[in-house]
Amino acid sequence: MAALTLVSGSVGLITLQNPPVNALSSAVRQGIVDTVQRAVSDPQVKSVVICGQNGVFCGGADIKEFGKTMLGPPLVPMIHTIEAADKPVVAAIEGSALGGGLELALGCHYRITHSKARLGLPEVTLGLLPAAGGSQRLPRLIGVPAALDLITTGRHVTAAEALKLGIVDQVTDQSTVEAAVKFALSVEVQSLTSRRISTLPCPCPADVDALFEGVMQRVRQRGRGAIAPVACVQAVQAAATLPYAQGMEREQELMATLFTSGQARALQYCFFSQRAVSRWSLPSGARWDSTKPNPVTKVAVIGLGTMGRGITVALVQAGLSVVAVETHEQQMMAAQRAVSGMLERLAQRQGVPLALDRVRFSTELEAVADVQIVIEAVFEDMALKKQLFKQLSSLCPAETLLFSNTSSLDIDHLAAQTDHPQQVVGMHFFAPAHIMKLLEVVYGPRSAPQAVATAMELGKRMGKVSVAVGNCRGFVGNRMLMHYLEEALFLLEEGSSPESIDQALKEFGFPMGVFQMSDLSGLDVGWKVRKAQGLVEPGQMSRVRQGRRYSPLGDLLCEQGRFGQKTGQGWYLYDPAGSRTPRPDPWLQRFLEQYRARQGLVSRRIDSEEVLERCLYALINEGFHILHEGIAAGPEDIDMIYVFGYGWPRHRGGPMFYASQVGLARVLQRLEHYHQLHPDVPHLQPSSLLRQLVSSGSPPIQRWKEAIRKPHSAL
Ligand SMILES: CC/C=C/CC(=O)SCCNC(=O)CCNC(=O)[C@H](O)C(C)(C)COP(=O)(O)OP(=O)(O)OC[C@H]1O[C@@H](n2cnc3c(N)ncnc32)[C@H](O)[C@@H]1OP(=O)(O)O
Repeated sequence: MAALTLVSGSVGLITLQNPPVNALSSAVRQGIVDTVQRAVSDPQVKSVVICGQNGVFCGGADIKEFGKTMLGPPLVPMIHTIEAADKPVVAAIEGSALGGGLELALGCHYRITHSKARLGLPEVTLGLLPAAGGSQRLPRLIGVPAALDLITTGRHVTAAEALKLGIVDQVTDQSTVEAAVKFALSVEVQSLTSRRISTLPCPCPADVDALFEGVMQRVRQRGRGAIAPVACVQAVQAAATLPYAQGMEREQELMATLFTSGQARALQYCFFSQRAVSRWSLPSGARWDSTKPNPVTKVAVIGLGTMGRGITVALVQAGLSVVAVETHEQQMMAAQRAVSGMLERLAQRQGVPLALDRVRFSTELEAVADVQIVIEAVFEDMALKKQLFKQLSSLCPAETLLFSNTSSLDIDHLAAQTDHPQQVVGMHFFAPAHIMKLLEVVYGPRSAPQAVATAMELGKRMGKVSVAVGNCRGFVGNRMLMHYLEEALFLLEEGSSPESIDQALKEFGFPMGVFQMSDLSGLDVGWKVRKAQGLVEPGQMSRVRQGRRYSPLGDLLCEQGRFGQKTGQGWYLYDPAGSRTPRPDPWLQRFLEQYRARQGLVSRRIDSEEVLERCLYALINEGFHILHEGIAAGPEDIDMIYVFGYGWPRHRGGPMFYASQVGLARVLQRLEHYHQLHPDVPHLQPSSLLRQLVSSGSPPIQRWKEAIRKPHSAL
């Protein structure tokens, strides 16, 4: 769908019409081909302007059409026709010109952009490359280094940066279409020879080979096994070294491999899942589209440890006024210095004014009396939190929402301390809270829909991916993680090492392995939780606790004061204490050998396949339990929690998507196999939902919801 109208006597104005982002669906491509042909052959038309409806130029190819039979004209010849036109074609860019949208604009002879527009080639984030000539035209227009940066990262640039780079010819604050029409009138008689980007030579720096080598090394390292960034570098290399026509052939060849890859499917699934999780619903039937969030301007944060400081920064960055409370004067002063420093650095990096005046620090709990939301971030101790919620309930007006940043404690118990339990919701941030994108919004049976809606909206304002989940021990992320950690410990007992387990997980695509991650978080954190659960028996080596297999290895390390990075020793050595580089520890190797000998365990060689299967399938199996219980509304919710909060490689789509790619029957069969070998490990016993899905023919992930109960809270 595209409409052609004649404006200013001689300008053919083509408007793309496919809300909300004018994606290049088959109908839009057909519309463009038809209208361009009509404009070119109309003697009254002397120049053409292409714009998008509703303030958006074009969000690129229609991702919803990927994987379906291709209908309508393909993008490459369509863009060639525009570039080859003998009348000037001007792109009028408002809102976004992304992916195929920017490639379309690069096929035009001129580009006029609104100052608020964003441009980019984000195909790599969908497991693809800009294969409508983008990888060949952009380097010719702006040079190889800048094109490599944009194409391999997929980052969006502002209009100002696009102008500086030479992507656009003019930026306007006024009506973009009017500016483009005026511009088109001014160039109607000018030669187009130098305006067809595909005919230009590709400007290369002298050390271009070294540049490609360096970039390739970086994208391989950063990509953790992702294939699209590598193909992007190869495509730009073709632009730099081959004539345009041959470069295009290479672009198509590389795209053919990417387009049908599992990684592209995973990344596109992530694109839609990230948007789907914002459409939450509660067991009561309340939904995102029928519940209005409360207006929020002022929020209090109580407890200014690492989490509280990060939350304060995230709130200030979202433009909110914050009352930051820490009851001890000295700790409050330290927090004030730390928060100010973080805000200063962020303001400097982002080139925005410092917003220190939006935070008020206080040692008085009473300072929270006039805020709309209180976020509690005190030490993870149930008694302390209960007491605080009781105090807040009497201090704050009835309409104040009380959110807890607990990572594992029961939200319902906290709600029960207050006179208005419907106002209580969990808001589980991930450290560092001002950087990590994930927010688990935990609702209990009594949480009001409006409280949930307000927490979800607040998360959105802070730029988070917020996922609403029911209340249970560890919520979704940590509940699944527990079994992943346990399996890693069991593998150590059976003969593996922290290094080989971490290596297997890093090769899978995690930024760090399980032991490195535990050292970073602090081994004492889990120790404290296990103590509270009555699992820790100091000095004891028994490997069965509360009727199931248990590994005391973590406890034994903690008893020696080995808490991870902060103490210089954990599963690895860190020299000096606090350094981030793990080194294998000969002491640990001896300790493990002695431990196995005392336990009568015969060490065996464990390959990376077993490491991955046991750690990942244990985690995935818990994911099926969570779905079955309705704690998470769908597999997308779990997957987004893992991608945005736990470093699960995005190109593998999240644990549940990964299970669907491996094949549910295979996951079931391996879990059965391991459970037979380890009958004392209940988390290896396949979930009934997994069995049910396999027996109903392993439907695609989009249809799992049909087999799942409505979401609810388990506690
Ligand atoms: C033949 C292969 C060729 C490939 C080349 C390509 O062009 S690949 C596609 C490259 N384009 C992109 O990656 C852009 C993706 N879109 C965005 O980044 C953003 O949507 C936006 C354009 C910046 C707009 O952001 P905003 O926050 O305003 O809105 P939403 O993200 O919530 O999107 C609104 C709805 O539109 C859907 N949508 C967005 N882009 C596309 C698209 N390219 N194709 C299909 N659908 C798209 C999005 O899913 C939202 O839909 P809902 O149903 O409301 O969730």
